[in-house]
Amino acid sequence: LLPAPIPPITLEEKQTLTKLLAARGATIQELNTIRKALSQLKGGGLAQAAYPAQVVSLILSDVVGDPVEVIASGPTVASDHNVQDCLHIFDRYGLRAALPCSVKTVLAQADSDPRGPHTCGHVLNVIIGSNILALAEAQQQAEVLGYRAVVLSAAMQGDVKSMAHFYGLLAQVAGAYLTPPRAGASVEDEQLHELAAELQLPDMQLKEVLESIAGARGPVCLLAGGEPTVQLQGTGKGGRNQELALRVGAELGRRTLGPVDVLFLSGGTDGKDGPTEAAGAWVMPELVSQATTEGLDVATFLAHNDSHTFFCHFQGGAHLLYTGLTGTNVMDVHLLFLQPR
Ligand SMILES: Nc1ncnc2c1ncn2[C@@H]1O[C@H](COP(=O)(O)OP(=O)(O)OP(=O)(O)O)[C@@H](O)[C@H]1O
Ligand SMILES: O=C(O)[C@H](O)CO
Repeated sequence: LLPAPIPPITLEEKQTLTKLLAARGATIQELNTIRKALSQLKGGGLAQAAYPAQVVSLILSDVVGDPVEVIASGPTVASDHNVQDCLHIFDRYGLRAALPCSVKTVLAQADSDPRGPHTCGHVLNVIIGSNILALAEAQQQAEVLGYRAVVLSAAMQGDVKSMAHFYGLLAQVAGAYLTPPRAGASVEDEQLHELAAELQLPDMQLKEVLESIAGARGPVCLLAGGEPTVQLQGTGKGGRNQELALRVGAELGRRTLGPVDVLFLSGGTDGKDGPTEAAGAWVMPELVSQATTEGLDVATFLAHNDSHTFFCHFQGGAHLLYTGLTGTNVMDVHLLFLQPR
């Protein structure tokens, strides 16, 4: 929404490069390192343009960890990246050879820019909205509805396949904690901790969370938030949240969940998941078997990144979450509901 490519880079060139990086699974940190290097306003450029006026920047964070220099590519935050960082990113995603001459020109100039990075001493950056706030509000609503609600993390990130595997495992382990007698730590417990480490989930106290729900007799809601990455292979229609939900549905169908009803929902807080009108979707363990009776093969839809098409067909679209555009964007919210039978 704030494009100002450094001439001679055109907006189309910048858009093409960004789309190529996103489709190849670049993280938002990598994407915005590139955007900053190619922009007059990002990476502190907007604050520079306002100098010497005092600047107060009110920020809605849609990046894990709320790093102000990455959010919207930090228009009011001095950039701490250099040309080498950009070249490494282009090499990592095989794009160096395809760079337009205009991008090479701008990067070469940046290296020798006598001005150095923008100064932002005249700026106050304030985060006024974040995933943590959204999860806290959702937790409060869940408690009002009678759930034991526990927030796991606002830092869910990594590949969507690994994240779906984590939630499938979490449902199995949490379900076992809800339906005693528990015979101590299980193999799944260890797998869960290994996967949490693999997803680099810094603020998740899994052991404490699981023990806190062990005594629950009623329904439980585990909340988490963040943003998985999807490496697009197919040409289907979908979004991070719908793909995560469909993959979790497949995982739940493969697991022994015991006498517990399970439901998983993933939704984008901006109300729009990928290029679709849905905000996300919700699934239950029976999804794959029910889809099969409708002649829908989940694995095929996933192979084509076609989660939206799947959910449009499955049970007449009843599992799609529509909220309309919310006017904010603090990443995605993941809800795992468990109800002992
Ligand atoms: N067919 C698809 N299946 C799964 N994920 C997809 C598909 N098409 C796009 N995506 C993912 O959707 C994301 C882009 O959608 P969206 O605009 O909702 O993201 P966003 O992070 O909310 O963007 P912004 O924060 O700029 O609004 C990308 O991460 C992309 O990998
Ligand atoms: O706009 C962007 O750069 C992403 O949404 C991260 O803030």
